[in-house]
Amino acid sequence: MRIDGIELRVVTLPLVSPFVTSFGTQTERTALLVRAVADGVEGWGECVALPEPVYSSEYVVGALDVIERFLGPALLKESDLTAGRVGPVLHSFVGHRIAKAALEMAILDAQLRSAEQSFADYLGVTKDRVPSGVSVGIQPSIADLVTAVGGYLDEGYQRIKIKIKPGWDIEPVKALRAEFGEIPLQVDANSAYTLDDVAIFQELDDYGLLLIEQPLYEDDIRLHSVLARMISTPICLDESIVSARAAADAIALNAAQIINIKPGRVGGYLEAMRIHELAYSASIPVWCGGMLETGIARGANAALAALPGFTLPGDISGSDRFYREDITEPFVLEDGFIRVPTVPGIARLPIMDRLEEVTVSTRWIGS
Ligand SMILES: CSCC[C@@H](NC(=O)CCC(=O)O)C(=O)O
Ligand SMILES: [Mg+2]
Repeated sequence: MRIDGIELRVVTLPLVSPFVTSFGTQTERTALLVRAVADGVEGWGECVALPEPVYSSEYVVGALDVIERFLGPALLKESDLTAGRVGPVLHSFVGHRIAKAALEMAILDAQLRSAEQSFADYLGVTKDRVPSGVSVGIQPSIADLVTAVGGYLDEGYQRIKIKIKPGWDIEPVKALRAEFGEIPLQVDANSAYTLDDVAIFQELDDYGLLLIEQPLYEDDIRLHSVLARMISTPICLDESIVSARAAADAIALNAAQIINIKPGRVGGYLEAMRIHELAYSASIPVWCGGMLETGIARGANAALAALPGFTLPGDISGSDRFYREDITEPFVLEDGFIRVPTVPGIARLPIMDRLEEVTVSTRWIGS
C-alpha cells in the first residue's frame, strides 16, 4: 500500500475515578490517535503513551513530534508498505516503540479492512471471548479498597489486580484476603521497590498471589532473577519487556516466570505475537496488559488475548472501568468476559461526533 497521509489527533477523556499508581495519579486520559489513509482505505491506531514520561520514557507530545518529524515521513516515502514492513522501515530510528506501534496498528487496520479480514482471523484464534481482569488503583483507605474490589467482583471481573507501593502493600493484600478469601489476586508495583524490600515480598508470599508485577526497575532484569530466587510468588515483568529480545533475556535469566504483554510497549501487535510465540515455546504464561486504551485498541487486545499462551486474565476490562463514555461503541463485560471482535480490521472505529467532542488537536502529514 502507499500511504496518502496520516492524521495525528490528540484526545482527552475524563476518567470515571482517579487512577492512582506508585508513579502518580491520573484523572483523565490524554492519548494520541493515528489515522492512516492508504490506497484510499482508512486505518486507525492508538498510541498508548501517557501524557508524561512516568510509565516509560515516551509521552504524548514526544510521540507526536517523532511521528511528525521522522517516523511518518519515512513511511510516506514507501510505495509498497505493509504492516510487516513498518518495523524494518522505521528500524533506523532508535526506540520510540510506543509511537511505532501506533503507526503499525493503523497500517495493519487499513490492510485488514482492505482484505475484509478480522484481526482474530489474522491471528488464527477461535475463542469468541476472553476472561476479563481489572486493575485497581491505590485507594484513600483500606475500607475504600475493599468497597472498590467488592464492586468489581459484583460486576463479574475474574481477576483483581491492585497497585502497590512502599507503605501500601501488605495491609491491602491482607485486608482483601480477609474480606474475599482466595479470589484470583495479583499486585503491580510499577518498579517502586528495590532488593532492600525483599522482606516485604517474602511476607506477600504468604497470601497466595497469582504474581507480583514489575517489583524492581525496568532495566533490573538481572536483579529480578536474583529476587526470583528469594521469593515464591511468581514475578511478572511489564515495563522491562520492551521487545522479544528483552523477553528472551528475561526468560533465559529466570527474571520473569510470567510476562505481561502490552502491544504498545513492545512496538506493536506483530512484536506482541512474536513474544507470545517465544513465551509459549518456553512454557511461560502470558497475559495482555492495559494502558487505559479507548475502544479503538481495546478489541485488538481482546483478540490478542485469545491466543493459546494467554492463560491468565488480562487487564482488558469493560470500557466503563475508565470511561463514562468511550469514543467507540463500548466494550461491555459479559459474565466476566470481553468479546473478541469478528469484524474486518484491528481497530474499532470511533464515533465521529464523540471523537470531535474529546479532540484537543489534529494535524495531517502527507499529500
Ligand atoms: C496509567 S498506568 C498504565 C500501566 C498499568 N496498567 C494497568 O494497571 C492496567 C490499566 C488498564 O486496565 O488499562 C500497568 O503498569 O500495568
Ligand atoms: Mg504493570
